[in-house]
Amino acid sequence: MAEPTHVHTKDGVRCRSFGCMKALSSGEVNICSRKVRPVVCGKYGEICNELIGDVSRPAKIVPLSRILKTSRRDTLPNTCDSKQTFPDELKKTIFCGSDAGYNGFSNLKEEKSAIHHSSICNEMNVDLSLEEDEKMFTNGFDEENSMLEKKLDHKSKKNCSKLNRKVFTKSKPKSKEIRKRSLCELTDNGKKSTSESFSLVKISKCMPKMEAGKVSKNAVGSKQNIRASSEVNSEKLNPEHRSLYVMDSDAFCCVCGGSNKDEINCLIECSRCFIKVHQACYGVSKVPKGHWYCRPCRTNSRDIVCVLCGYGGGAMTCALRSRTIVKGLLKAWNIETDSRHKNAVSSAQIMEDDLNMLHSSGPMLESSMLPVSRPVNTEPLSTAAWKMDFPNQLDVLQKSSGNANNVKVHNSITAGAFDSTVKQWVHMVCGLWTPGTRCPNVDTMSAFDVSGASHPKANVVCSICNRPGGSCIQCRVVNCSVKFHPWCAHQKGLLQSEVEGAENESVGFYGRCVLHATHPLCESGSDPFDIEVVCSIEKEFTCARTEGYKGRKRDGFWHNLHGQSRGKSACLVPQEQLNAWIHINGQKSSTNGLPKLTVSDVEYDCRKEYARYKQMKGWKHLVVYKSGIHALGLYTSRFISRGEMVVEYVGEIVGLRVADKREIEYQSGRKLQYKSACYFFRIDKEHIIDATCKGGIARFVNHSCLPNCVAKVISVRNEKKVVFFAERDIYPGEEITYDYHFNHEDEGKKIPCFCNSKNCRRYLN
Ligand SMILES: C[S@@+](CC[C@H](N)C(=O)[O-])C[C@H]1O[C@@H](n2cnc3c(N)ncnc32)[C@H](O)[C@@H]1O
Repeated sequence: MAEPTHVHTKDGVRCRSFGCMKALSSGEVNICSRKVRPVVCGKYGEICNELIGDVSRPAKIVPLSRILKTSRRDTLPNTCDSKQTFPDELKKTIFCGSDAGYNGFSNLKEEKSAIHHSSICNEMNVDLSLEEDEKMFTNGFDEENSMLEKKLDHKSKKNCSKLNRKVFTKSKPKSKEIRKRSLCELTDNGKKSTSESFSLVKISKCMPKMEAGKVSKNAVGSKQNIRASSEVNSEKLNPEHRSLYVMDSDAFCCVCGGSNKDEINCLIECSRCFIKVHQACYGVSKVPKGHWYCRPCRTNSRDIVCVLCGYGGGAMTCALRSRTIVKGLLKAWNIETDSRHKNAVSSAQIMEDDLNMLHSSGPMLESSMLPVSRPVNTEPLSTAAWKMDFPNQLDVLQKSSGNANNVKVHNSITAGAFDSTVKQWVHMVCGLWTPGTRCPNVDTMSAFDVSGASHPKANVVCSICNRPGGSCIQCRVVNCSVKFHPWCAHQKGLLQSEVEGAENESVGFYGRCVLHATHPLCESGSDPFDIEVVCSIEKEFTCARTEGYKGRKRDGFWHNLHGQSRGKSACLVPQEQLNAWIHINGQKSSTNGLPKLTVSDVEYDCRKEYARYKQMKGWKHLVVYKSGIHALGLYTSRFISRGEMVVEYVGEIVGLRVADKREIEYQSGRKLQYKSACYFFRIDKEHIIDATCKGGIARFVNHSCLPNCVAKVISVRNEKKVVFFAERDIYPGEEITYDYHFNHEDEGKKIPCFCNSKNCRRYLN
């Protein structure tokens, strides 16, 4: 299992290396010290940075309903002077929301008139959104935001007067709010919270398919009401139109992950890339007759990736003011954007070639069959997966080429680096869940202003995809600073949105890290230690060094009352002693361990154990006590499940030379303890943890040829840590042991082993 190493000091003092351990799994837990919640707060759908005001304030997007309440008080004038009627901050949303006027009349009950007015409302909305999108796409993105805002202002007034005209000429107050598009509805405001995470299965079902959307009127397994509403819908639709609506009860929205459908918030499917979204989640007030296309498909956009995470696929909308964020992302990926000036022509050619290569790598849809060309999210799995791995690809290619001009990856971000007119895109999910983004029009949701999003930092690594760059959010659990891309969390079903506030007036967007999603109980615990980034488990061997025990006198050591441990659960500690430990540690039951982990859990991610250990103060039940093996040993006073992290080996981290020097000092010094035992643990080729003078309790862990623990090295914010995990269940009163894996020595001083296990190798070396 281990590859032993051997260290010699200059003056001949033997330093044996032992304890070579191999990492069991890879992956990472990204835990950072900053306690910033992934919250969104602000007014009328403006998603503000959490740094504004009170950081602990809950996430807040004031939804349309609240704005509409304001409009109830204020929106009956014949004129449409927003400045007079509404606070500046509210006017856009109020007037852009074509239902604003209707909500001034929300008390009457005629269903018929409501439906009638809904269609008026929808017509206007669709006019607005289509017109708005079209204009926006024809404009460059430099002044996109201000242009958009101006347009919105202008249109607001236009629509408002249109609206008012219609409302007043028809004089039919509406019985219910016909709103399809507010963020509020993403979470079914007023009905229930959707704080549950959406499962991976569900989310993956939302991923684009190359098959046409299913129309199954009699879908089995869905809730009755869903089926009923689907049927109502399908009945109203002509066959062609019907294909836009997703009747499949197993279909889920790409944005919220929900499968619920109702008359005013249908689940619709892009006729080209087949993504499915709720109307409310994508800002579609009215589904056009015939085919419906998502924004990238409508605008012929190819190879698009999200400016906030760098990944393609899913439901996307326009990204406004994305220059800085894109720059940050490219920087994190080591792409020199300036190099474009040097060789723009050849770069464009290379990219064109790459594009061709890319498209030829998978079956393309017949262009004649499609009204628009194919975006990234319609690509076959292999290509899409290749793109998902984009940062890595870039990395590799960057390293091999060392020049951005040779980058063999084409997407909207790299293309944007060469050509500022290239449109940039953002996942709806990233736009909603990333703090600091802003949705200028929460009704159409046609764009997100991403200029306020936290800038991608090269040193921040997503704990899920392991990639640097991209805007990450932080686990919502207090004291947990694990970071991840919202998109990656979405794929794993780790995102939540919740209706909040006394009157359900706001929506919070959150995410939980894998650990807290699977162990919600950990939420209550607080971590006194500042857990930082557990980047990855090093796949290198590690070893501790020791001179070995010289005294080897068993006299004076306490011996096992029931015989030496044979690697089983023999208790070496008298019951009274054990009781005392349990009493001191305040444990009611000595078998009160953490919930048992399955083998797959253990293998799945042992890094999360580190975070859990820290959070649960896993060291509290460990006791230093006289050992039957050597001098003092480390014992547990409670049951430890297989796979649990037991203890961390803490000490001073020193270089090889210092370690060698110290070793000589310890050997020639006066302290018998330092002479007879070595407290070095080698982390890698250059570094050693010296726990001789300063160290934690793990320094007392003795060697056994049949150990109950295994040591591993993990990296915490680029700092390597040595941690011991239980290899099997460990019972209260058992000594904690691991295999030192000393180098075997035929000659020289052999160190007898006193572990007494049945398979004892008799010597440590
Ligand atoms: C890190 S210390 C372990 C704690 C030590 N028992 C103490 O009281 O400080 C490592 C030293 O313990 C001794 N040791 C550990 N396991 C042993 C074993 N199975 N047989 C003999 N000596 C052992 C060796 O001398 C080794 O250098």
